[in-house]
Amino acid sequence: MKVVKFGGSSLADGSHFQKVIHIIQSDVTRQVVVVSAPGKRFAEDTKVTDLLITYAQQVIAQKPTETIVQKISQRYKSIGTFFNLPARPIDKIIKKLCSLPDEYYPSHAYLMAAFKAHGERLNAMLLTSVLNHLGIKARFVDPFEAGIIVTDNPADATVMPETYQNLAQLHFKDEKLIFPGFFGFTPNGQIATFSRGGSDITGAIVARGLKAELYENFTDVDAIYAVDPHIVPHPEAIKKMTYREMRELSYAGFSVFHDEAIIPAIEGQVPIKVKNTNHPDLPGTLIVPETHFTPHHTITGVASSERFAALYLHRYLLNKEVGFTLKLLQILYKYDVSYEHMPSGIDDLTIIFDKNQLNRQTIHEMCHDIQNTLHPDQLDWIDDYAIIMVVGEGMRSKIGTIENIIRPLAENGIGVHMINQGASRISIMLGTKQADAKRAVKEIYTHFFNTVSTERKILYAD
Ligand SMILES: Nc1ncnc2c1ncn2[C@@H]1O[C@H](COP(=O)(O)OP(=O)(O)O)[C@@H](O)[C@H]1O
Ligand SMILES: N[C@@H](CC(=O)OP(=O)(O)O)C(=O)O
Repeated sequence: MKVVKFGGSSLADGSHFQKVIHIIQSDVTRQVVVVSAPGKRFAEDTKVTDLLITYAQQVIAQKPTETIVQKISQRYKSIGTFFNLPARPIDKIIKKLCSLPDEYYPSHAYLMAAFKAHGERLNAMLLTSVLNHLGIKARFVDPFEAGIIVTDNPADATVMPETYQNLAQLHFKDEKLIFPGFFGFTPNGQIATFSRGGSDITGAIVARGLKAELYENFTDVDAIYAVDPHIVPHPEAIKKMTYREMRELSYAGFSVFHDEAIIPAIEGQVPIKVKNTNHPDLPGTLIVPETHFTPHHTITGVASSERFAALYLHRYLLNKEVGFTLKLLQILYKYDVSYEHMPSGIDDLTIIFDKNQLNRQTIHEMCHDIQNTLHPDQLDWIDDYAIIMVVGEGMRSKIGTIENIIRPLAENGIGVHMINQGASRISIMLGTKQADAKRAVKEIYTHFFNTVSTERKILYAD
């Protein structure tokens, strides 16, 4: 049995729904389907999730909601019309959408989570109705019924372990199960969503819970490329990669697959295949455990992300001071802030943060606290910080990789503020100014994939 997840780009309108139905029908083992909310139909379009955020904001601000409800309804209605769906199932979806403000929510954050989640919930109901209307046996499975239990972080939940025992109880035979992605229920019964793009996570959770042989993730690109196609046009496609390569690359900017979605797949040892809904016959990219992988080249991919900021601390004899880092971490804990990386020198330390969890006031108060408690000689908050991640299982057995990464940057006048190689030795992380990040990615990619390409092309032949 396979779990198949379709992203918002694959479910944006009726004609995409038709492709999805064809994919589901073309393989009997594609029995469990996870859906996102309808995504963008064209570049300037708005995702249904974003329309729902506006709807929630207007409810919170007690502003009129007719226009936004109309806009959202229209997205679902037009898909129903495409399939000549009878009025009843569509009316049910619209009724649910309109009644969202009447439900009880313990806070505005939970209200926002529930509104956002309905993009997927209503879409899964719609797909189920369309399949039944076409004579295909399908059942909508609500995450509440399936027991997808998540932590009580309304917009950034993580799955709780009992979910897997609950999913294992789910019985199904000759029908397709249609799950909405992106959300689960807290132990108190409230809807909480994963972070944005989190339907990938639901797909992985369901694949692990139901012990799927494969988790197929359908999107709008033919494969995962060695670099974001927005940075380098027509890059090389990755045929096969490991879980940890994918985790590092999606963490650092490959938005095609959510970085947290790798974890349930690793835990359940479920291989993942990323494929294109518009070209389902192409092979896509296979993501497998390290034990099923022999690296044929040094670098698998290069990613960059500009969502970071850094705190630089300098104090002489830092290396001899017992408890410095402990006190620092206690301050971060006090402000409920996690750190991403902490490269250090003899007398200095840089702490790299994900900016999404910080606001101006927290930064100001936290830095003030650090200054007063730890008395560093120098404390600099660096807002202009980007991370470049160069990833490849093949790096471990290759000498001189760092030189090949740094040289093209030096030749093009790109300054590097930080270099960090993890203990796994499958990735090298660089810190640059945000304005340099995309250029740096392009130069590194070009160097490895074009300049050093003879080696790659020969080895890539298999
Ligand atoms: N390395 C990469 N390989 C392929 N696509 C990438 C990469 N990095 C970023 N992307 C982007 O990810 C997009 C697919 O992710 P997303 O929009 O979340 O899809 P979906 O709607 O299917 O969930 C692609 O259209 C592409 O622009
Ligand atoms: N719809 C949600 C969750 C999701 O995974 O969407 P997509 O598959 O379009 O990335 C979002 O926009 O964040």
